[in-house]
Amino acid sequence: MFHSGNLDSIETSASDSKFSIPIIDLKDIHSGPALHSEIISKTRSACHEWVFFQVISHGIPISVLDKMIDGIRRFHEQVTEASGLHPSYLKELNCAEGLFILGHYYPACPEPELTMGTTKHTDSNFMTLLLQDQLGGLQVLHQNQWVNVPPVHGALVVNIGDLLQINTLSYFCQILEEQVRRHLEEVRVIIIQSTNLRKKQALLSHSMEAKSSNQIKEESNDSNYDRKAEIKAFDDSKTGVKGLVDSGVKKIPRMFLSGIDITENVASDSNLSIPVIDLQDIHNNPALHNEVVTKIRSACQEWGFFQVINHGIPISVMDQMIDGIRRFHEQDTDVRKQFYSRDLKKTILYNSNTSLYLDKFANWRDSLGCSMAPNPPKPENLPTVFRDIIIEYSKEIMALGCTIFELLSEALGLNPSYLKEMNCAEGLFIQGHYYPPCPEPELTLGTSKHTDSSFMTIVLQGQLGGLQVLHEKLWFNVPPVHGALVVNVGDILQLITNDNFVSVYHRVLSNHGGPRVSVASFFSNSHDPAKGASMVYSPIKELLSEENPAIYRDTTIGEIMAHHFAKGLDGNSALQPFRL
Ligand SMILES: O=C(O)CCC(=O)C(=O)O
Ligand SMILES: [Fe+2]
Repeated sequence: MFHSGNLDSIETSASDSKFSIPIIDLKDIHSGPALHSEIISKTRSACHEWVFFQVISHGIPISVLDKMIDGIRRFHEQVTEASGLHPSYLKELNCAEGLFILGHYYPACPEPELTMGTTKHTDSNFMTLLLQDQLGGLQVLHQNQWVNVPPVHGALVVNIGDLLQINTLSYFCQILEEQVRRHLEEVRVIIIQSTNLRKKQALLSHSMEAKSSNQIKEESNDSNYDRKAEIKAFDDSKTGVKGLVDSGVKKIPRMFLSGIDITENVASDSNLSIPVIDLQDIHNNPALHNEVVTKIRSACQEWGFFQVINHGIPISVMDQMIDGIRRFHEQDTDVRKQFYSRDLKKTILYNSNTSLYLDKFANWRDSLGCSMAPNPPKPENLPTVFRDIIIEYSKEIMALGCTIFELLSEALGLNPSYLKEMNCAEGLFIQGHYYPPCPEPELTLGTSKHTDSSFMTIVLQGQLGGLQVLHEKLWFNVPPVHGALVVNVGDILQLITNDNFVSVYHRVLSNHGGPRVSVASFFSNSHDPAKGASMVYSPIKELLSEENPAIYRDTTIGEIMAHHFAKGLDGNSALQPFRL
């Protein structure tokens, strides 16, 4: 079971020993601006070229590092029961908020060329600090070659994780891969310290929607349950929740259990619902136009959501789009599997649960995402089942998006082109969700409670319903209206409007019936790595006054999205860290 199979044939190792990850000296970093800037620029280029670097003179005494290595070694070498420690002891060892420490022990291996110490992977957190002992073995994939990370006594290895790369620093190095190989026959120890908030949350969840601590205890005490293995097997099937349903499951697998009572806090007043706004004739009739602007203003202030009808997109185009997405998810598994990936650099991405490995529970949903602007995929690369319709739908939705940004600008008292000039409609990411029929819909969710980290989202939902919006602490259904599109304010619009418009929580229930198909179009600029992620946003100056001062600091979309992913579904506003 430890045979890795093709160690030698898969990748080449770098023979140039001068080729090595940068070592950055932090000595005197606080002594003056010149040295500080020099270190910053070395760090920038290390992140850009390598994603990995080592730091020395970092202030942590070498004796502490040595003791830590020794402690981990001693822990693994004693008999666990005799130590009186629970096997999950190290997992629960949290030295600081959001810090997860993992101590690896690589026993001497009789046939190191046949297995691996740690398989090739990237880290799914923000950043990892790695303390390795003096044996070596850690390798980093750089320009298609495996480069050794030589042990430097007293040094810590720093590695940028997926979240930081994908969201904040997507202009940094596009290749982020690390491999630890077990080459040597001695014992070696690596300690990984990482700022992964999620793992801690999974262990000690205090969140509004988390399972009760008793449930968590029960789960962690159930030694037969291997959640990671369950998730991995599911992901490896590459056929998503649809694949589970096709295999005939009658009960939902444990990884989908939410622990949430979906009947709690549901609004009973069926007369109150998100506003439906008619866009008919707004370009020809100034009175109607002004009426619509007023309605949009109050919808964005009170609900953060509204539906639009008579918006100009032919119903046939909408129906065909829903159909194209359904066809994609229902086509032959072998064809579907070819698109299955978690590589967020891909412009066409099919998978189940975007953050499957981070979330507390998986959603009963598969998704297919296409980045349609500013750099759409080549038509021939689009899946044939929806190739033509997604191109047509994108054009229509982009035009409607621009019209709505004009109306939103006016609703804020600004020039109609104001938001567009802030690049709000530059990036368009279209996601086609497929919610298969669920055998136990009360035990899971189609989409967990979240806000969107876009400027604005336009959702085309099918006729099955299930979308709910949190309004005054109650969940309101968004009833399907044939021909209507649902529009919602995203986090970044809330920030630039200084909370005038609100980005509100919403979720999707799963359903016995179905499948439910929806198409979400996210307007943002962050899908252009060169410009989007680093562009600075702050509350619009024209909206500020002495009575209404800025409540947010300058920030970038990348920063907002990175926080959004890291904080998870904890019931707190995604914008909290950016408040002044
Ligand atoms: O499926 C839906 O109706 C909504 C999906 C959603 O909220 C999202 O993709 O952000
Ligand atoms: Fe959403």
